[in-house]
Amino acid sequence: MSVHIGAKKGDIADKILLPGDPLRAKYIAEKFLENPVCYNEVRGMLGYTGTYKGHKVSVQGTGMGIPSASIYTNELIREYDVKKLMRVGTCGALNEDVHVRDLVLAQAAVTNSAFMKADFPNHTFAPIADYDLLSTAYDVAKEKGFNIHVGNVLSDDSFYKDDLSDTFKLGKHGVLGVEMEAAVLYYLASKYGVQALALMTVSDHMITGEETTSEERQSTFDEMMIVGLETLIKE
Ligand SMILES: O=P(O)(O)O[C@H]1O[C@H](CO)[C@@H](O)[C@H]1O
Ligand SMILES: O=c1cc[nH]c(=O)[nH]1
Repeated sequence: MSVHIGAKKGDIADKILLPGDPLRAKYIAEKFLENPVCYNEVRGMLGYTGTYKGHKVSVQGTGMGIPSASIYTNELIREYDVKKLMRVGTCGALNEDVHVRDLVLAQAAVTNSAFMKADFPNHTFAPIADYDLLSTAYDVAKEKGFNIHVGNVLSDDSFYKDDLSDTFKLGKHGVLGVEMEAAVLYYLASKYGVQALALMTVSDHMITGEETTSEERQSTFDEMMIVGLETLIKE
């Protein structure tokens, strides 16, 4: 057991889906995995392992924001030898061509978080997706006819902001959406030499104001889960 995950070594697959919301982890396990076993309830941050089309796969909630996601990502890689990590999250759209319920693949992630500065105070590290996972996920989504966009995202340290001018300016620089974890997932994957990808469903639109319900964020968005699982099991 690690500090925040109550599983034994071997209880967690080397391929994992990472939703922010632990109840989305439960939804994915119950709807998509065969024989799911809950390996973690510590802090209510649910984690499950089961099989998908014969492959052992896990799904673990990470909580919201970079500090929480970094704890789970660190422990999964360092204590449980997870090798392929795929975030399945939600984001707000920052581009008029990206619509609510569309999929966004984060090719890279801008961040206003200082976490990388702790390791590299004199550099601006560019957190990028694993190319093989990115290309596979894109192909899976296209084959299935899902609406998918690939590009930069913003991993923001704040959900509630008084001033959104920088957020909208980033949108004008091609950033497709805002979420809160992709950058740390990519940074830790590069640090430890494992593969990571962040896939988001657009849950709300920052420009048009269109939204989904909190119930829908917790327990639907099946297109994203299918792309995530199919990508993880392809070698
Ligand atoms: O739906 P999840 O995966 O939690 O992702 C997004 O939703 C949360 C904010 O509501 C943040 O964690 C953000 O990244
Ligand atoms: O971080 C997030 C997630 C979804 N929608 C947003 O506007 N921000």
